Amino acid sequence: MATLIIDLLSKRYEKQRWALQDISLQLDAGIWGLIGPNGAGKTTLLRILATLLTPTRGSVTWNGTDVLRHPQVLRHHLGYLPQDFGVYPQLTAREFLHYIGELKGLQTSALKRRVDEVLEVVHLTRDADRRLKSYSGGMIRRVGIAQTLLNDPQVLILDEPTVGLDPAERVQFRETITTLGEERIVILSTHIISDVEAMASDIALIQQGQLHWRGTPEALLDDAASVVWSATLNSAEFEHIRKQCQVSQVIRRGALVEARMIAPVQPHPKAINIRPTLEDAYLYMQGNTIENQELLTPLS
Ligand SMILES: Nc1ncnc2c1ncn2[C@@H]1O[C@H](COP(=O)(O)OP(=O)(O)OP(=O)(O)O)[C@@H](O)[C@H]1O
Repeated sequence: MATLIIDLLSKRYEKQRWALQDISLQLDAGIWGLIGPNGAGKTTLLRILATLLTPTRGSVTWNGTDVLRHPQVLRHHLGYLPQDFGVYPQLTAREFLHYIGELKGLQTSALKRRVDEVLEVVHLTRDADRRLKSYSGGMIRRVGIAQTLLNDPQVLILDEPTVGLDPAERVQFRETITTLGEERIVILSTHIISDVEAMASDIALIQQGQLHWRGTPEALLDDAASVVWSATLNSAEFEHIRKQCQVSQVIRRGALVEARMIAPVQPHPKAINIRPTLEDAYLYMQGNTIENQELLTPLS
């Protein structure tokens, strides 16, 4: 089975602080949700894995080959959807994919069939001959996925792929990615925790350039099992509680507030323990700062 091993990977941009520090991960087939706050280092990690950026230290190994020395070995098996993916609006989807396929050096004889196949995978066959300027944001994202698939990659790197999608497009996108993740390594960087919940088999939480937590979504939920609370409070009680603990959701009901809170102990006598969502668990884990390592699940 294909394996990507990241070992003690670090990146320092010129004269700046470390954007990534000693990240180690072993990735096998499945969907990896890469999560973390703005500026955590996710894009830096993805760009290194996409062989577009050289790390300051550390190594990346693809099936035993040192990727930093031989980037072309991984590039051959790589599909990358950058955060700022753009298209040529005057081209149709089919023309655009042909063009990208030619740039990727795919054989012209096989390319026509391959373009048809990837259009099918992303459900764009019917719209393939429309100009891209008439596509919605979600359709453009699907073209973005299609171009990553032209070379039948074993590693798929997707940076914020669902930004700007409407709910229906998001559902379709999730289905496409879930299918692709069955036999590939898919690395999906996102701020949208519901996407991780819907698709990811594993999670890596990056914070301040470090790997803060990693495990399955179920393990993340387990770690937050007893720290999420709900209470219906009046305004004064709510104002008090919001200074005491992290509030993950607020629903106003007339003069009352239904609050969802994250706290290691009961934050208010009215609060009852409830099951965490992945969003709660993520907020809890994020709240556990790197300086507070004893609270974290040990990294295996
Ligand atoms: N080219 C660069 N030169 C200098 N510093 C950079 C450069 N690119 C990123 N950084 C810094 O490195 C850190 C990590 O940035 P990065 O874009 O990898 O984070 P991110 O987790 O992808 O953030 P976001 O979720 O906002 O996209 C940030 O402090 C950022 O300002």
